[in-house]
Order: sequence, then C-alpha cells, then structure tokens
Amino acid sequence: MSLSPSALPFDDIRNLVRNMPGADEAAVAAFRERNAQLTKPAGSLGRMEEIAEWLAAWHGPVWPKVTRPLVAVFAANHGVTVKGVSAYPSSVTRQMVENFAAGGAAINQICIAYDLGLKIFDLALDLPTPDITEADALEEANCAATMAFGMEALAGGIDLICIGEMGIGNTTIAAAVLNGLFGGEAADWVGPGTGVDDAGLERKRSAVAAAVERLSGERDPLEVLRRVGGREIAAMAGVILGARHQKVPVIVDGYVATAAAAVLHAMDSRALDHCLFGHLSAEPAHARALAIMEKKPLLDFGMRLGEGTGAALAAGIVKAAAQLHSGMATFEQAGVSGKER
Ligand SMILES: O=C(O)c1ccc[n+]([C@@H]2O[C@H](COP(=O)([O-])O)[C@@H](O)[C@H]2O)c1
Ligand SMILES: Cc1cc2nc[nH]c2cc1C
Repeated sequence: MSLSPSALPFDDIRNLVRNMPGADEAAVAAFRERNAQLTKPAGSLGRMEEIAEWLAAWHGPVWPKVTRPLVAVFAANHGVTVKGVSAYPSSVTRQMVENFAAGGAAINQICIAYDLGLKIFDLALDLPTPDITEADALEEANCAATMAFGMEALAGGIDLICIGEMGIGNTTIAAAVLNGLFGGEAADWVGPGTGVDDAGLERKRSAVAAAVERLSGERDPLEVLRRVGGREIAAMAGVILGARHQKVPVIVDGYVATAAAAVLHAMDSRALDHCLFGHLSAEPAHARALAIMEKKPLLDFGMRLGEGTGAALAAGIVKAAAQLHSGMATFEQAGVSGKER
C-alpha cells in the first residue's frame, strides 16, 4: 500500500478507511470445520477458540500461525507537560527509549518470555508537539505523514503486531482525544496516569477541558487527532489501519493505544474488527472507552504501564490459541471416540 499525493493529506487516510478489506469468510468456514473435529468437547476451549478464529479471519491461513509476532512501541513528547500533568519529567521519555534499547525495560522481558520481536520508533523526541491547551498538536500534512510512518512498522513479513507507546504526558493527550471523539466531561476521561496526586489530577482535568474547548465542537476524528493528539497516537492509528490492509492481526495495549484505535472506530465502527484489546488498564477511563466501542479486553491484571506490555502479555495467549488449533489432533487422527448424544 502506498500513499498517493492528493489535494489534502487526510484524503489518503480517509480512502484507506473507506476501502478496508473485510474478514476472510472462507478461512472462517474452514477454521470452524476443522475446529469441530479437534480432540476436545465442542466449545471447551472457550475464548481460546474465539481468538484462534479471529486469527484465521484476519490473517488467512486455516491453521492460524503466529511465527513472526512484533511489539511496536512509538515514543513521543508533549508540550502539555508544562502544565504539570505528569508525575515524571519529559526527559524520562528519551531515557526509557534508551532503556528499551539496552534491554532493561518491562517490555523487553515480556518479549523475551514470549519470543516476540520488539521495535522502538522514536518520533522526534527533541521536538515535543505544542501544548494542546494553546495550539494544535500537528499540521494536517505532518499528522498524515506520521500515520504513514506508523505503517512502516509492518515491514518485514510479520503476522501479529502489538501496539504500544511511551510518552510522558500522553495520558492527558489520550484523554483529550477520547473526550473530543466521544464527548462527556473532561473529568470522565482523566486519571492518575503515571501517578499524579489530587492537585495533578485537577491540572489534568483543566488541561483536557481547555484542549477540548479549543476544538469548538469539531468532531471529525482526524481533526480531533491532529488538534489535540500527538505523534505516537497518530502513528499508532496509522499502523492499525495499515495492518488491516496488510492482513496483520493487531493487539492494542492500554488506555493510550486505545485512544489511537478510537480515532479509527469513530471513522468507521468496523475499523477495529481485526484488533484485540490486550488488557484493561488500571487507568479508570479505559473501561469507558472500551464500553463505548463494545470491546472486551483479554486480561485484567491492574496494569497501567504502557510500553505495549498489556498487549505483549496477551500475545502469549494468542500464540497459544494458534498453536492449539494448528497442533491438536482430530478425533479420527488420534482414534478418540466422538460425542454419543
Ligand atoms: O496506556 C495505559 O494504560 C497507560 C496508563 C498509565 C500510564 N501509561 C504510560 O505512562 C506514560 C504517560 O503517563 P503520564 O502520567 O505521563 O501521562 C506513558 O509513557 C504511558 O506509556 C500508560
Ligand atoms: C519509568 C517509566 C516507565 C514507563 N514506561 C511507560 N511509561 C513509563 C513512565 C515512566 C515514568
């Protein structure tokens, strides 16, 4: 897929959303036929069967396989941190990117444990996007280009992608995007993030309210993204959309990654059919966003780290679901008697 030059940079993105491929119905039918023959009582693997079917629907092979899974972490900085919205300084974003490179972060360990590839995308960390309470985060061309850049994460023949991020201040950005897309009050969308105290929470609420006020009722999802979003949110929205076109199933991480997914959902409610939501973040408004989009997260471990950690943990389960379906013997192969009545 390549983005062609056009009058407005967002036109390419809108066209990609308009022309999204659907699920592979033939693969689903073949999957169901084989699933019914595997050596287990019908339906006894519960959600694991749903996950394997989802892989077949969005990746193609009747025997779903996960052989080249990748965790993509997009890192960016945010001018809104001048408003005191995070418990940590912006410098931590770059320091954590260096920690990822050195192998010392939480996400590195989950990738080792589950044999997942890991790529970190540094999105102009020295050039934070402007403070969204006062100015738009991105120009249209820049926002579209960042979405296209996100799609680069799909290069190299991967067959499952986990979407994560790192960016001090970005739970405020995610809250502004979700408030802009889904309405409600700023307070409905803000939470502790990295762990702000009550005064910090109030500063976050004011910042989100001011950012959304600047939208003056603008509800076009790409405009909301451009005006109150950030680079990692744009890149994550881009890679989720690109994955749909390249038949790569997606696992979305926590609250911040969900804000990126929500931009696409607001454009077309079918846009996330190829996505699983890896976990329910402890960030309180994550549950609200998922409920609006009618998505049921896989894990609920009280995590609120980001870095793609919740998605990567879920990838272990997805890998097991694929192995179950493709590795199990049928009743006939194993000489096991089928159901009597
Ligand atoms: O995505 C989540 O569920 C999530 C919840 C809380 C914190 N985070 C991470 O914490 C950072 C943002 O928190 P904050 O307080 O600086 O806005 C950023 O690096 C995120 O990866 C992420
Ligand atoms: C140390 C640290 C690690 C992180 N990983 C994702 N967000 C983070 C925020 C902080 C502060």
